[in-house]
Amino acid sequence: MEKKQLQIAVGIIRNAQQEIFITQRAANSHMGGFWEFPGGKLEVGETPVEALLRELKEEIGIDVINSQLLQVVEHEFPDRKITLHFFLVDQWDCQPYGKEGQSSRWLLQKSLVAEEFPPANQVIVDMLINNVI
Ligand SMILES: Nc1nc2c([nH]c(=O)n2[C@H]2C[C@H](O)[C@@H](COP(=O)(O)OP(=O)(O)OP(=O)(O)O)O2)c(=O)[nH]1
Ligand SMILES: [Mg+2]
Repeated sequence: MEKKQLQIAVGIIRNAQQEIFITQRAANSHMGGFWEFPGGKLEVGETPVEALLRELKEEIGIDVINSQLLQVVEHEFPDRKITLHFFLVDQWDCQPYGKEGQSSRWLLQKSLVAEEFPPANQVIVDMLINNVI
């Protein structure tokens, strides 16, 4: 069978104190239990930035004002291939919260732990920890 190919848009939401807002994936989902940058799958006809705006409204209740694409990463799992579009979000309206009941927290960028995120996030989390971005 052909592998599923998924395009994902995620937001690295960073405030002026260099803290990042992260959420925990539902236990019964793909990569359940790992911490993530909020986001999700592009719908048919959507651009990555359109999906970013929609997903961040749906999942954490914010309106993105400013974002920039940082990196695009491909990752292959046994059952699927994903392309992650990582956006830095540094301006938004409303306070982010786990709108779907998911756990969430603000964490200093340098205190992120790469192993707590899915494998496709390793490079970007390392860059954040080392202040490259
Ligand atoms: N949101 C998010 N997904 C990630 C990250 N890293 C990573 O490998 N993934 C993977 C897990 C999933 O296979 C996929 C994202 O799917 P998702 O479950 O968030 O999609 P969605 O919000 O559209 O959810 P659904 O409507 O399908 O339930 O990307 C990340 O940092 N954030
Ligand atoms: Mg999601």
